[in-house]
Amino acid sequence: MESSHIVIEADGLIKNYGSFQAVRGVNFQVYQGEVFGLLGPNGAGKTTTMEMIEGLRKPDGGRAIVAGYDTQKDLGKVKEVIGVQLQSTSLFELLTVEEIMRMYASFYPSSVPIGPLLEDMTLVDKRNGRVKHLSGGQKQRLAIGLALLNDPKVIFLDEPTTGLDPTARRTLWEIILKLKERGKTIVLSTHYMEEAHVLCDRICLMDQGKVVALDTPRKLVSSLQSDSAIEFRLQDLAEADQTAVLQELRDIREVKGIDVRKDVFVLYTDKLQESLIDLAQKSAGGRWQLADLQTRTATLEDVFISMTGRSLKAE
Ligand SMILES: Nc1ncnc2c1ncn2[C@@H]1O[C@H](COP(=O)(O)OP(=O)(O)OP(=O)(O)O)[C@@H](O)[C@H]1O
Repeated sequence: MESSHIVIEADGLIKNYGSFQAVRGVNFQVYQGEVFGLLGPNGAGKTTTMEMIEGLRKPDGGRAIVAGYDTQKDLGKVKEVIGVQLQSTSLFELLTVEEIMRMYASFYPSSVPIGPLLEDMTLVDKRNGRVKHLSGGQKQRLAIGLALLNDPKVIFLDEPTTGLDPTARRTLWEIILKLKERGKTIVLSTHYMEEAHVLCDRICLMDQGKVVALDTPRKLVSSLQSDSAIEFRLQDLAEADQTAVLQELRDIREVKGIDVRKDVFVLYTDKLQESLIDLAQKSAGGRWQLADLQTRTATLEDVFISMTGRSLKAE
């Protein structure tokens, strides 16, 4: 990718909260027109990283460049080209959708027409409804609409679908993909791997303030060198027996890796059939009670576990 296509550069970003370092030297580049995902568990440092890029938080080290401007030195210029989705909880509840749009539009020297924006956000029929009567998904769409009023080149969405039901989540996904079609660059944080997989051109996996991997979803998953996972529990397995069982599992044909979380075992394999047959034969001896057996293709969650030893999901 040529440097002229780089819209955001995070260059060694560091943020300390007292003696705690929340962001520990984050580097990445975001290209024009892509949906760039920051994916990581709660507390990984996604929000802090985004806020440093948006100029809302001052880095303790490193710098962020947006559209060629340093967010510390040229914040005014940066603000002209970015749109930031505010948390919907901070919206004025008593205003109507149209009133809040007009109010936010008045903050900018120029803004896009409100009618088409309401259509894009599928909020036309809520135009005269008060914000406090909107559903969670509608509030999120309004928050995104407000971030688009100044026709920004770069849009920041911080966990836009957290807490939404599956239908509302999918409606938001469609809106985000339409924005991408129109050439917007989107930086999105999420802790939903499925969301990252569906929406993002590239994903920056973050954990404990650091970037642990950055690539397209497909390449991240193929970095596991196994395309399938066999997941199961072993019932009534004494902790002392786990080491012996692990040794036996390692001997299963074509198994490339094993993860264990509590009593859940995951075997990674390229040859599902061979591995399954061996697993079934071993369990036929009766010493193990296989439960909840399922097979699936490897996911970003598996990538995260193999890189960090921990799950993306809250424990
Ligand atoms: N103002 C603050 N003061 C002290 N610690 C903070 C502050 N803001 C965030 N932190 C801590 O910094 C770490 C990173 O937080 P951050 O919100 O950036 O993570 P995140 O990946 O966005 O997580 P989440 O998904 O929960 O929002 C967390 O451990 C958090 O508790």
